[in-house]
Amino acid sequence: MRLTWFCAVWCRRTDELVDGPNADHLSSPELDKWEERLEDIFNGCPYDMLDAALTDTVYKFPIDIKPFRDMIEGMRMDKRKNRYQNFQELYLYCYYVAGTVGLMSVPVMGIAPESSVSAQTIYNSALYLGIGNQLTNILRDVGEDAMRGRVYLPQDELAQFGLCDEDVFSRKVSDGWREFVKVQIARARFYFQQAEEGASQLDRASRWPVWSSLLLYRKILDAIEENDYDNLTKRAYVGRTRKLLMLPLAYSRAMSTPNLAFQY
Ligand SMILES: Nc1ncnc2c1ncn2[C@@H]1O[C@H](COP(=O)(O)OP(=O)(O)OP(=O)(O)O)[C@@H](O)[C@H]1O
Ligand SMILES: CC(C)=CCC/C(C)=C/CC/C(C)=C/CC/C(C)=C/COP(=O)(O)OP(=O)(O)O
Ligand SMILES: [Mn+2]
Repeated sequence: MRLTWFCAVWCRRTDELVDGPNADHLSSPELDKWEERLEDIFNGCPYDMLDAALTDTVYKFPIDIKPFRDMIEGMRMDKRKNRYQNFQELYLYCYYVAGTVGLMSVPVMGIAPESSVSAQTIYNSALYLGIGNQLTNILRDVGEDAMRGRVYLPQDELAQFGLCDEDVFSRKVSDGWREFVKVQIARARFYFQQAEEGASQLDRASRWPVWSSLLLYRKILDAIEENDYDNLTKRAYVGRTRKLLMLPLAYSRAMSTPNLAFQY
């Protein structure tokens, strides 16, 4: 797992370009420079120690540069776009900024030799874990993102529940808001459920951390429900004790002999 850490560090540094203290001053030439630095990493000419660690990982595992490029495209999208007309647009954003993390991780985590499921199916599961995480992250951070004038919720679905941006900014938790959030939570859970199928196809050593992250992050959705769907004034949070209590369950899910050939 240490080796996926170097991918995660690169992702965190990339995320910080848009999320971090200097985000407002970030220009597209800087993102272009970050992409050139990425190419240097893959060409064996890293810029600094952290880049060198990723170069080492890239040379050890069959990692493709495309998910990394796509994450940078996600940062460009996040800079120019702060509204999403429908789920199709939001899905593309989630793919760019989080689905890519899953795709980067699989070659390093490895697929169980005994798995008889196609690699494509496993990569799709990895992508769906990223999508589920990002959809959860968006639902957890609705209030925080609104403070920055950003609404990562499908506008057409808000309208179906009689809602609009003003309801988000006014932080009014109406019955319509609760029904809207229930639909969003159900969809996020759908993607986590898709990810479960692939989590047990990974190398044995990778399954527990992935199952832990899957179960723990999905718990944030339960926390939003426990807050009576008030993610406008409250930040859903999974406490340390609950996270710790999930670890043995994650272990048992990871070690249970998976059905390595999906029943179609
Ligand atoms: N429950 C969780 N399970 C797995 N990963 C998590 C979880 N919560 C956060 N993370 C990961 O940790 C990193 C930081 O997340 P975040 O800023 O939400 O921290 P937090 O601990 O959840 O919340 P807080 O800022 O209130 O401490 C992110 O990469 C996120 O994916
Ligand atoms: C399931 C299979 C086969 C493999 C696992 C594939 C993996 C490891 C997927 C990981 C996906 C992942 C953790 C994506 C990160 C998504 C995410 C929401 C990060 C959020 O980071 P924060 O910094 O908390 O978000 P903010 O930017 O909102 O602060
Ligand atoms: Mn962030």
